[in-house]
Amino acid sequence: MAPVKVTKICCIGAGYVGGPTCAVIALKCPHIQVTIVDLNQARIDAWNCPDFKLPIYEPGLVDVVKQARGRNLFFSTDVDKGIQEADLIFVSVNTPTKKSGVGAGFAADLNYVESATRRIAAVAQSSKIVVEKSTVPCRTAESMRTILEANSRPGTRFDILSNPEFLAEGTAIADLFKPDRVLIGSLQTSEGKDACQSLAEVYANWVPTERILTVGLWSSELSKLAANAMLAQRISSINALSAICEATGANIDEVAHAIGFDSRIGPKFLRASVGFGGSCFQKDILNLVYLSESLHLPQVAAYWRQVVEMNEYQKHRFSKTVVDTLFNTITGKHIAVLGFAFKADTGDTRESAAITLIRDFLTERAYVTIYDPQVEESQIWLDLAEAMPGVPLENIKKQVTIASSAPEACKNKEAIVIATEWKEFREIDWETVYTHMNKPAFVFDGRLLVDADKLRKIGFRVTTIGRGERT
Ligand SMILES: NC(=O)c1ccc[n+]([C@@H]2O[C@H](COP(=O)([O-])OP(=O)(O)OC[C@H]3O[C@@H](n4cnc5c(N)ncnc54)[C@H](O)[C@@H]3O)[C@@H](O)[C@H]2O)c1
Ligand SMILES: O=c1ccn([C@@H]2O[C@H](COP(=O)(O)OP(=O)(O)O[C@H]3O[C@H](CO)[C@@H](O)[C@H](O)[C@H]3O)[C@@H](O)[C@H]2O)c(=O)[nH]1
Repeated sequence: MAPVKVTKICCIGAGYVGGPTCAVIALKCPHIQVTIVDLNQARIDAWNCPDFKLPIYEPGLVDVVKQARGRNLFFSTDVDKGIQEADLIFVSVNTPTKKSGVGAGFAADLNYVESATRRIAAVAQSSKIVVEKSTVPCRTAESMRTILEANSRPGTRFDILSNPEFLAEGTAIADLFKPDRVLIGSLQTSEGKDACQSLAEVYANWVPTERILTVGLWSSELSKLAANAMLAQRISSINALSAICEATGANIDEVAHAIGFDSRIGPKFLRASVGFGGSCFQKDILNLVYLSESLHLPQVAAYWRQVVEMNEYQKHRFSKTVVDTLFNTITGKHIAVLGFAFKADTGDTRESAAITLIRDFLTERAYVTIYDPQVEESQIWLDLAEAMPGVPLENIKKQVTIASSAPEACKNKEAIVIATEWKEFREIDWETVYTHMNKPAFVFDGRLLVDADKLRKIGFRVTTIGRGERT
């Protein structure tokens, strides 16, 4: 049998991964029809929105959708039709951390992957290549295969591939246009290798072949968890060092610069911060911890768990610095928090460090004003309500205000906390902001974003993560 030439792709899940990934495939492969399906009608309506108010904010995404939508890119809630028409199906559904049952708090909730797989098994009338795009525990493809094979019709077959996604939010389109690598895992049978080649040919329309890596299924699944664990570990390492810098007078920027010059370490991903956030790092490390424990490897589990614990420590350490610096109490004080998204250039707030900081401030009975250029007001209320279970939203709203610009957020406040590294915060007119603040006026830079010396000259008292000096 020769590899199938893919002409119709269906992607199940129109989220942060399915949407941008398959929109780029449609753009780069005009000869392939790409249909992205989702059960969430509101999300699909937003993807189909005539004025391109898409459900996610991602630089460059609107341009891609503008070029391909209606040509060979379609968004629909008709999941069954999408499955039936396609010869290759991406499963790109969410895999959050389990909230209850066995493995709660650690293991991935595979309910959505299983439902999507069962739907494929129930409605497919011809052979399909099924691609695991979601991040999943090692050997999930085996469960998918068991479900699919138990339900296949005579004369049809399912081949399962693992093709984890490595895009980062905020740079998704650039990452998809020029990926460091595309990883495809398959069974090492001739059918598995053929399926792998079919998918590799799709990517080869724009990705150089030497960047398309083909490996075994389990290696592919584990490589995704491993990549995220090692990236997050770098951040926890630099954040752990930032605590030493603050205690000794060393400067974390200088330390990162110095160690990053070692070509074995490299300069990227060494930016100390108020803690990593996002939907992936914590979830995927906890997943690895769970996997290690299930495999009776407690020392390995403890090693990776510490990366998450260090991140929690960093967030609370920063909140405590704010309280300590504001004369050991923030009760009744007014604090502006600039940034709510988990990083710049995204409207995504999942696991954002800002949420932890604000919860800490509210628990200390401070008043908080939040400004973020991309996060919807309704999302902020949802996140705060979820972060403070048992506290009615009306009570949270008595302590929290949402502002429509950074200068407005900072007016008449005692302190400014920079929680997300939005470029516009660097360009704030700090002189004017200073004149409208209560004195002494404090800035806490959790993102190494502002020029602390310049702000001090204006009159601010500045505390920067990973720097010993304060005034
Ligand atoms: N967000 C990222 O930057 C990123 C990057 C790489 C990998 N990942 C992984 O990709 C996967 C998806 O992440 P995401 O951020 O896109 O999630 P998301 O929550 O934004 O999107 C998932 C979508 O799947 C839909 N869905 C769930 N079950 C369905 C079903 N049975 N049929 C049809 N639609 C269904 C949901 O309605 C939702 O819109 C996760 O496993 C995640 O770990 C995410
Ligand atoms: O030097 C750094 C780099 C990042 N961060 C923080 O780390 C978090 C994650 O950032 P980033 O990795 O850029 O964004 P994600 O969209 O979460 O992307 C990660 O998670 C995705 C989902 O699995 C993977 O596909 C990507 O490769 C991986 O980078 C954010 O809060 C950043 O602010 C730092 O604090 N310091």
